[in-house]
Amino acid sequence: MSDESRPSPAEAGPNARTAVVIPAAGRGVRLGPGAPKALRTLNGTPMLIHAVRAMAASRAVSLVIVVAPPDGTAEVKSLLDVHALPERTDFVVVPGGDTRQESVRLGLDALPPDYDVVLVHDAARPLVPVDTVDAVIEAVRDGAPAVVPALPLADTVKEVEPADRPGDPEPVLATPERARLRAVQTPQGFDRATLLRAHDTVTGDITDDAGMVERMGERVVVVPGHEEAFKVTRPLDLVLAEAVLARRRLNDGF
Ligand SMILES: Nc1ccn([C@@H]2O[C@H](COP(=O)(O)OP(=O)(O)OP(=O)(O)O)[C@@H](O)[C@H]2O)c(=O)n1
Ligand SMILES: C[C@](O)(CO)[C@H](O)COP(=O)(O)O
Repeated sequence: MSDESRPSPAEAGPNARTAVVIPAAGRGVRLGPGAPKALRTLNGTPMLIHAVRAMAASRAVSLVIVVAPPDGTAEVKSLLDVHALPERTDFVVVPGGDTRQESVRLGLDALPPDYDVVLVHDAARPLVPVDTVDAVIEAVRDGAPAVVPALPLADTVKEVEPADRPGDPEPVLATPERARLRAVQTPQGFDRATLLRAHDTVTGDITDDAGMVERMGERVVVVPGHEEAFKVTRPLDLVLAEAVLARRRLNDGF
């Protein structure tokens, strides 16, 4: 899958073409019973469509590859057909796998050769503002092989010895220095060759794509994330997402 022969995004400069892979194949177990998470609605529109629009809002993005629930590719294709999306953007839908990592890999298998910058964005982060998307793309175009948007933590974090049974007390092992910690969001941005090499060579339980690049010993940088780029994971996150959309409607004056 790797292709080292193309110019790097920094060499390609403003001509660097950007594609986004959106893993959307998760079930959303933590959200509770219902349709696959990406197909559940926020303000009447599927979460996936919000996420697709958030990516296509960037003028730099010309291709979006949606990794759909394996039993939902036809439904995702028809959602992309019926919702208004920018004409400058192409859309491809592929079926996903059993894990996020596998789903991203299946999305990358559909990446055409003429894209230099690749973003990976969770469908479960439907409200990321376009400025955050553009900041990630710009950092990759400026030469960073891997870029993650992230925020400082509001809570103090403890490292524990995980309990065997949920709810049992857990011994605290350490309190990492909070000022050095960041909560990582998406879209994460990569130069194509780096991301493909990571998915070709790194295995194991790693929860984000930048973590795979770190595992290869390569440089990953953080740019400022955004509080509206939070991940819809549990039922309370749906309430917050609806509130953010209501605030946007109010600010837009309708
Ligand atoms: N097999 C999987 C698992 C997850 N994802 C995607 O990865 C993103 C982040 O995953 P997460 O929020 O954990 O979603 P779920 O796996 O659906 O959530 P849960 O663990 O609660 O089931 C989501 O956009 C999800 O659709 C995916 O494409 N394929
Ligand atoms: C990629 C990610 O959103 C970065 O915070 C996160 O790691 C996904 O984790 P999940 O457990 O698959 O939701």
